[in-house]
Amino acid sequence: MNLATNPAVRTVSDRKESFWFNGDRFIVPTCSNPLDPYLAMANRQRTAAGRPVLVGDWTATHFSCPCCPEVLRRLNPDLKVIVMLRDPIDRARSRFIEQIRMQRPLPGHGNNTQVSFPAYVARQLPVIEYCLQRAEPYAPDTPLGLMLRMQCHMWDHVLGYSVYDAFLANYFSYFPDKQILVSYMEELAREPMAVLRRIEAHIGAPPHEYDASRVSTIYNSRICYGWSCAGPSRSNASASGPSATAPGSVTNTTAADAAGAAGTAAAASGQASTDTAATASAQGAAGQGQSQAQALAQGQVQAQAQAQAQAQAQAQAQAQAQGAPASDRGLLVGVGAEVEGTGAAMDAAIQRLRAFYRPSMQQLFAWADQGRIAQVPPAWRAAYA
Ligand SMILES: Nc1ncnc2c1ncn2[C@@H]1O[C@H](COP(=O)(O)OS(=O)(=O)O)[C@@H](OP(=O)(O)O)[C@H]1O
Repeated sequence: MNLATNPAVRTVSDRKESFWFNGDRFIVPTCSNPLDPYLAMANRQRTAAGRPVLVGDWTATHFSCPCCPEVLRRLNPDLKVIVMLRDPIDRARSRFIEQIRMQRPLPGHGNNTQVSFPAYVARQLPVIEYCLQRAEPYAPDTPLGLMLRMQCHMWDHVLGYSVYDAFLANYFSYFPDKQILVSYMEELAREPMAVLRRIEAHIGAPPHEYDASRVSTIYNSRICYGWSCAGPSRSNASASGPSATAPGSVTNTTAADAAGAAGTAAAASGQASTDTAATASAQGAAGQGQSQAQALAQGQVQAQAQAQAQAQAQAQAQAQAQGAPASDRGLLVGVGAEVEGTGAAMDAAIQRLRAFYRPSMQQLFAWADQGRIAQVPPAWRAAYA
């Protein structure tokens, strides 16, 4: 969302995500909302800007939405798509913790949030695998085969949304490769400016002098969800423990700053009335080089939980003092090490997930080798070899 501070770029709605096509609750998306109001929103942004601007939409939910690329192509066949991917296990863990902290229902668990990540994996993975087994007779490279695979993955937004190749293949079937920029959160964490420059070049926006402190700020982290508190990015966080964000340095931002949040992919497009942009993303970022899962497996869970609890308390107190709305005061429910997962159970869950994601990751590696997408972070090759 730093991109939205570029005067040449605007978001289609006044919020970060429009949720126009598939909503933010996990119904089966049909993309059936009428397009005219969406186009009208885009035109309002252009009129308000009073100059030619690129209008974009930012969300993690378009990527795993099977009907989205079709409707987006109808909106604008020249659309520029940006996909931001993260190590699939780190993404799944981030999502899992987010759901628990925000007390949102987990797939297959009703309202039960008393579940650890390893227990979640043990219960859900077989269900997805069974679904995939049933879909096997349909060749995966046919539209029906791909649709069935996506169906198996999309109902579990914790684990299934990390099966990137299925959702990316769907976008590839609606847009030429050159209109899809695949980027990696590991890179964003390490060199946010370089990633922003690549995105600007992709969408055709002039380079902008971004506010350096915003560029290196992480919003919506597991330390504090919502937009009222944020911490330094992994690229300049002080090494104050295994938690990438130093607890002492959590800062508050105003609601207006929400538009500057990074961490979700964005896309923007050209300028005609049907040019409205859309986005696909996979949530989150990983630490540099070593995945969080590995770090946890090395026994750092306890310290991390402590650091997070400290940061959470501080951030929430600050947000409350500033009168931020309750929904914006950061995470709501603390998550202990037992929920995050530890020890042998966690190791086993990670191993299972590595095996589960391997074929999908291998497909990404092949696309990277063919030059269809940017080279993947080297750590991925080692983890999913
Ligand atoms: N700039 C930057 N660098 C590194 N990491 C970042 C950055 N911005 C967001 N994040 C991490 O991304 C996770 C939240 O992703 P999203 O904002 O896309 O979430 S959401 O889909 O909009 O809910 C969340 O991950 P976890 O903290 O692991 O849960 C954020 O910490």
